[in-house]
Amino acid sequence: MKTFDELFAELQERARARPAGSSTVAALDAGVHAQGKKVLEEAGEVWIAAEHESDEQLAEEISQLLFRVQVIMLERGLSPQDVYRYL
Ligand SMILES: N=c1c2ncn([C@@H]3O[C@H](COP(=O)(O)OP(=O)(O)OP(=O)(O)O)[C@@H](O)[C@H]3O)c2ncn1[C@@H]1O[C@H](COP(=O)(O)O)[C@@H](O)[C@H]1O
Repeated sequence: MKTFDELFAELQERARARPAGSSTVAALDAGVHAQGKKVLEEAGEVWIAAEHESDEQLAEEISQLLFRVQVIMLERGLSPQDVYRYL
């Protein structure tokens, strides 16, 4: 279990250390354009899950969307605080 902030700190560390086999490193290397498409894909899967799938499946899709959003944040150098100021 981890919070949004804890996941972000973990992804920052992956970006710094670049361990082999990291999904974060692969996503960062794919670039903003590719991650933008993943955000749209995961958002669509959240929508479908919200209408047709179980709570557990919906929660998993939302977690994947949050991961992709965090990768975009990392690519652009945004911190969670940059986002929270608009909440
Ligand atoms: N929460 C996630 C997470 N959500 C989604 N994904 C990635 O997204 C993939 C699932 O997306 P898709 O359904 O689109 O599957 P896919 O099309 O097969 O994926 P791709 O081929 O496009 O990568 C997974 O296989 C992961 O690569 C994630 N990868 C990592 N995390 C967490 O991020 C942290 C760092 O992970 P690593 O960088 O892998 O160490 C850890 O806490 C992980 O649990």
